[in-house]
Amino acid sequence: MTEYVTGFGNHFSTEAVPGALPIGRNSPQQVPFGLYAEQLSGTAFTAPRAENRRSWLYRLRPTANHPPLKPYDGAPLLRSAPFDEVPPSPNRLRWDPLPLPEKPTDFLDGLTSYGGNGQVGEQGIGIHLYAANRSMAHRAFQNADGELLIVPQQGALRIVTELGVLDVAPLQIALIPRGLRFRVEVDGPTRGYVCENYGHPFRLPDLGPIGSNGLANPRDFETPVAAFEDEDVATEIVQKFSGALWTTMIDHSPFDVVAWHGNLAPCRYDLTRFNTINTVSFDHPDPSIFTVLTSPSETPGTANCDFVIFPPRWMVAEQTFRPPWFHRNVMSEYMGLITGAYDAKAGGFAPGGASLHNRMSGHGPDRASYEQAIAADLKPHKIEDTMAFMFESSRVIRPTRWATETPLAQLDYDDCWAGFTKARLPE
Ligand SMILES: O=C(O)Cc1cc(O)ccc1O
Ligand SMILES: [Fe+2]
Repeated sequence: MTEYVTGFGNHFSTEAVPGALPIGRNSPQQVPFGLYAEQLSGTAFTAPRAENRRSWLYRLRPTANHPPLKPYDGAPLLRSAPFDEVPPSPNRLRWDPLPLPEKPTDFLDGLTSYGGNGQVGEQGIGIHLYAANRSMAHRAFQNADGELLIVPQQGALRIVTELGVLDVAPLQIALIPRGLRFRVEVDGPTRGYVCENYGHPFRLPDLGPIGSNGLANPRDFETPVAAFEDEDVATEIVQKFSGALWTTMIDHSPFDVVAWHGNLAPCRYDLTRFNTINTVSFDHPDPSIFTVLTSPSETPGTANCDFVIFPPRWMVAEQTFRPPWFHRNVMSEYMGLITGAYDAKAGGFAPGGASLHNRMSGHGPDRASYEQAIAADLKPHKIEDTMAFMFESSRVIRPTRWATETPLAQLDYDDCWAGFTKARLPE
């Protein structure tokens, strides 16, 4: 069983062997037990203190100890910005769930990119699904291009990282800092979504007038304590760097960090702990009230990416059209469904499926959901057994060629908004 320490972005100290963590300095002339001190930074050294993220790792061998990297030819459907294989589409897109692999496939090779935006490694996001049926064994992944937000949809993951081990099941998420090495172990067919964040690291949103509590509370984020492998076995390291994958071999486990301290660390969060806030009077508030984490852009209030969820919740608004309204959004919206049904879509949006409503494309409730909502008896009603989510980005999300051409794409998606009867004005 993994042990965790709690809090978002806290300064943690943890050692798997007593006495391994230097006290009072980061880099003593002689580190306890001859361990190697190594700093991993997630922000510029000079980033403002409130944003500064880095950790100190004390390990059996330095990371620098590896031969040259060579191009890696796995993960055939993984793509990166600028996502220019096909022209960006103003069309509303929706996909059936990604099938689970038939051949043995691990998390890394099973990554399938749906699209993204920005500039790889600098700003914007990549959006991927993973579908895997076997564990990464004697290999690890390191991504220089961005932080990874992993959203399991089917099957639990055990994510072994340099800083400790995370167990993450559907309805939980994991955040893996940029550059941290990890391997993913699965227990059977497994699927989920990944937001690769090229921009500023995800953080908790400001709460404004909500006050000092609510939405995702910091103490519900869990970071694993130090855990290491002392194994002298050949291990492949696959690195993503500026959109390409590279590989090299080392003769030991890279998960050899015996102790660490700092505030750059992987964590997990249980989405069922989200303190959902909503109207108790009328109208349907903007979905920003459901923001779990935000990656800010340079423009205040305009996210590089918001991670937003649609959890079970009471609907009590009076004299109100309760589902999401019709809208055109300057931000672009990629949605996925972890479980259950989504209140704006009566059909066609299945767990493991996805939709993309790009900047200024008209969307909202499908006709069946609309008809039902305008006829509904507005007594308090609980939306239960559901969890949809959205990666909402200030930049247009450009689909990959695969996403455009896959038979999973629903060619009839537009039809869900066809046939609305015309409003009748007084004679
Ligand atoms: O389009 C969607 O389904 C996501 C969404 C939900 C909502 O409640 C309000 C706006 C919005 O974009
Ligand atoms: Fe929307």
